[in-house]
Amino acid sequence: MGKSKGKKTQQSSNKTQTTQPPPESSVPSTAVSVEKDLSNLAVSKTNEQVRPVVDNNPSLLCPVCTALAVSKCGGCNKVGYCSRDHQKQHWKIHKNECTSWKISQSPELGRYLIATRDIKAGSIILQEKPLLLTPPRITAPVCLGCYNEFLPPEDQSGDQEIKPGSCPDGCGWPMCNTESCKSDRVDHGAECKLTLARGGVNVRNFGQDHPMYQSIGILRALHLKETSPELYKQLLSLQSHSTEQDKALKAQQQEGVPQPDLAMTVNLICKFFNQEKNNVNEDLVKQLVGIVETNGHEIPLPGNYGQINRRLVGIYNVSSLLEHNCRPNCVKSWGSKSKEIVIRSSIAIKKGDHLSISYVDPLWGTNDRQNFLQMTKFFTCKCERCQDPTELGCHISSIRCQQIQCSTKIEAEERAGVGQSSSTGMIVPEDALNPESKWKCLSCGEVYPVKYASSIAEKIGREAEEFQEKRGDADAEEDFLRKYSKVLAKNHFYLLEIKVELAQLYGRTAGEPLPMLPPQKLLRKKVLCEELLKVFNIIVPGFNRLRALILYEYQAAIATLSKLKHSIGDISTKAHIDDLARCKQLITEVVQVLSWEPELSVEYRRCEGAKRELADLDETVELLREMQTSIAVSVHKPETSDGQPNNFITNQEPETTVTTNEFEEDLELF
Ligand SMILES: C[S@@+](CC[C@H](N)C(=O)[O-])C[C@H]1O[C@@H](n2cnc3c(N)ncnc32)[C@H](O)[C@@H]1O
Repeated sequence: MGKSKGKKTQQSSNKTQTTQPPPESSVPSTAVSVEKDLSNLAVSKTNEQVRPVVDNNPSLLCPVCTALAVSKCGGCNKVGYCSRDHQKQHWKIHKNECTSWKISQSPELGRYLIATRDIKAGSIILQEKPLLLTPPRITAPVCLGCYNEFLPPEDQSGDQEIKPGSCPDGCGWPMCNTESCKSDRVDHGAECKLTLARGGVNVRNFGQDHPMYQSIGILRALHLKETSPELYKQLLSLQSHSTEQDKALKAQQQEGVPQPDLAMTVNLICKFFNQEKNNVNEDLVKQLVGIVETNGHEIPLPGNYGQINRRLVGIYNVSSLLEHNCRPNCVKSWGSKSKEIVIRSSIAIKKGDHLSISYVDPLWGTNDRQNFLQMTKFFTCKCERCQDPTELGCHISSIRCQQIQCSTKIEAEERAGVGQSSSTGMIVPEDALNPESKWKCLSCGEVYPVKYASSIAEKIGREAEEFQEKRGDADAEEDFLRKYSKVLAKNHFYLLEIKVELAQLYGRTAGEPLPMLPPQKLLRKKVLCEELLKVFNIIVPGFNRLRALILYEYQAAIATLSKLKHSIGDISTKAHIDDLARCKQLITEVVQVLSWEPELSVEYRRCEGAKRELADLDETVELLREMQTSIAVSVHKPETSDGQPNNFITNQEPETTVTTNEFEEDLELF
């Protein structure tokens, strides 16, 4: 339950890859029984850099001489050798295939991935094509080519609206009229064939959830059985939680909670699409539904304006085995066309560490994360963050104690400029993993019933909901922060959400672009970014989209402030250059991380902009350096040409070296 200083615990040696093969491990594997080696899954061979490819059939015959192997590659544990010499000889080939992970299993987690060697932050760990792509089970009608949603006719106005046409093969599923959707119908082929076989469908009622779409994922899975039995086998091997799902649905139905009707999906597949004749039964349909729900990754598909407005779910063979952690060490992204998933390390990972992603928004509080994981993935997360009532000292769910002595202490800390992540006067659950647990003030020890905490969260939640229409209005957002930071912890999830928005709002509106932003607002932008980055360093450490977006705003605030100070002679050219050099460093990370985002997305465009800014920064720094040199030359010129001492000191730079601030040190992650 101890607090963790994120940056410290995540630092590990960034050893560069050696030219020597990893040490051998003996055969048969002596790994402990709970870490059963299941590393025989296939991953597509990749084209970007040197990628690991999983050996489909780990052989215990030496690949050099086919003699019986006596040891295995210690890097991936997948290839066996007769001797160290033959291992060295084979390394030229094997180094391109040696994965940095293996599959293990435990009763609590099921299968999961574990690092077989130290991995540097930002490395590609695996990359693979989807087994299956499908729109979500519950969706309004979408084009089955590009997954754009069709608006109802009354809402279709401009050219940009997607107008439904129909599949050229005549199956009746609506598709966009665009050439690309009509000509590229690879994904749609599955349901098209099975729909034509039963005489077509007629999908209308655009703009509202349509039951027919419940069948798409399952029809595509069944099609896979015919076209790629090996891939179908891999799909069926994934966890389905179908029993838990059945139980949960029944319980929720009894409570009157409306549920997407699983019986309807079964009926559609077995009767409407007549799959009974192919031995498809209720159990198989439920299993397939469970597999998609448990293992599906939502793939971001940017629309015409860069916003993510289409929903597509991808199921992958090995990436589906990544476990969840509320403080993950990996991030995912996608190739634009093939929908290949790319898993990268967000921080340096040590050999033996579990590889994890977050199945939920990491900025949610513990209760919301746990509820979501329970309801959709059927497990209780027991990660370090979830077990810690303070959420690693960030207080994402904590509320403020209203006892006078606590309020006084909090206000004193605020006046002293400390306390963003302070535990003073924070009320937290006594047992973070028990939703019924009492809450307690960490300063005065006052105990509160759970209802007290939940009613505050519910009330502010309702107000946050109503506040939606004021989003984008910086003054209103500041009012919201002021009002609720009297009740909630400074990093409470309701406030974090607003801070993330505000940090990106200041200086980015048509009325007040960055160069015209008043200094006070510039400073506010900078402080907001610092507060956010400190929290991210702990709960979502390392390279990730969220940090990159805020870093982008942070460096913009630093650069603009520095320029302003330099222009009024408040800082020296040297200090200005130092600031800009720091900005260059930050923006380089932004470019690296945002280049992983899908083309056309807002993030990708930002990355393109950031690249241009990087080039501009280079030029500015170059110019400033030239200026500095010419000043230095004239200042240090010992004498004038007539032999008199040079007193031309008016151009001399002030001696000050005011750079940004100490927070910079905290930003160093790796
Ligand atoms: C996408 S699957 C991951 C692969 C799965 N473990 C398997 O054996 O197929 C998601 C499921 O893995 C399990 N799981 C993932 N992360 C977990 C965690 N942190 N704690 C407990 N169970 C977890 C849960 O059963 C969850 O529904």
